[in-house]
Amino acid sequence: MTGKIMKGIGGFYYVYVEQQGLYECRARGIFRNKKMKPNVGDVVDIDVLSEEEKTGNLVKIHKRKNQLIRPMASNVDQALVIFSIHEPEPNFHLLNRFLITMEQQEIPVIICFNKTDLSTEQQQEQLRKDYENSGCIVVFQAAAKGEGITQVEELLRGKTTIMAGPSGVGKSSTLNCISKDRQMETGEVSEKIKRGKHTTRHSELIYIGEDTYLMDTPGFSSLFLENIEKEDLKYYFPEFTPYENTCKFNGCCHIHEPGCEVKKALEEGKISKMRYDDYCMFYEELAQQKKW
Ligand SMILES: Nc1nc2c(ncn2[C@@H]2O[C@H](COP(=O)(O)OP(=O)(O)OP(=O)(O)O)[C@@H](O)[C@H]2O)c(=O)[nH]1
Ligand SMILES: [Zn+2]
Repeated sequence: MTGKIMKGIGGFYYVYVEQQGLYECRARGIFRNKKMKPNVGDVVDIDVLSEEEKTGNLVKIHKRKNQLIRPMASNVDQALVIFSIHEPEPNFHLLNRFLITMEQQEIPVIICFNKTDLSTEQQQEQLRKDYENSGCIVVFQAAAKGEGITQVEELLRGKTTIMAGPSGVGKSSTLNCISKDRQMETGEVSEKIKRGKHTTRHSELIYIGEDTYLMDTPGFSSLFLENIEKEDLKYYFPEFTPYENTCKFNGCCHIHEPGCEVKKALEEGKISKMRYDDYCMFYEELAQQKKW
């Protein structure tokens, strides 16, 4: 049978097989010899040992589409990052850092601004404008009221998505909305839907529906930029791309150079000042890193 590794704890891997359920599996010695460590998100073949006890052995790991380091996961199609518009106020530095780390790993991002009920139309318009050319899909919702959830569900369908976001923004509320209709059918899997409130959470996939999985990722507070040369930072801001080859100087970093088209676009309001300011801040941060 073929399934997906939902979580790994203490040498056991929990493999979900659609229509069949969750199997507790051990990895056979061959993986250890090959130095291949099974990952959450891996598509695997299992041999069932006992159908009553739902136990089995991992016998094969299918070729990975990708392998994320932060968080540790395989075959991730996209990221859903949730921020609330209010309570707590969005930390844009954190969001912009997150977008860079995802861009580095070539993971498309959906930005979901939650708690629209606490915000005005203008605030939403500003957020939409700030991120319209960031390369991300931007959606708005009020999870507590179930508003805007269907668009999120549609974006998740058929994909494996990692979910991230600071504390208190509404991740659990979103998850509850999304999985509400399905708790009946998925039976034991619905048990897994309850998010742990413990500090040491393991990365774990949740089955949402056919071919649709969501990973609730622990840890978000510190997003240290690494493995980026300051000269390359501009490539992580897709809104700069249209101007990339039009600046006066080759290799323009869009900060102090004269004849910079990015700065011109900024002045004309075509690039978000908030995003640009963070670009400058991160650039300086990377420049300082190099000196140590
Ligand atoms: N006004 C309003 N409140 C919301 C909305 N969604 C969630 N909340 C509230 O925000 C608080 C935090 O929501 P959670 O879903 O627990 O947030 P979380 O991101 O899972 O938080 P952590 O578990 O700390 O990571 C709760 O009191 C929710 O009721 C919303 O759309 N509008
Ligand atoms: Zn420039």
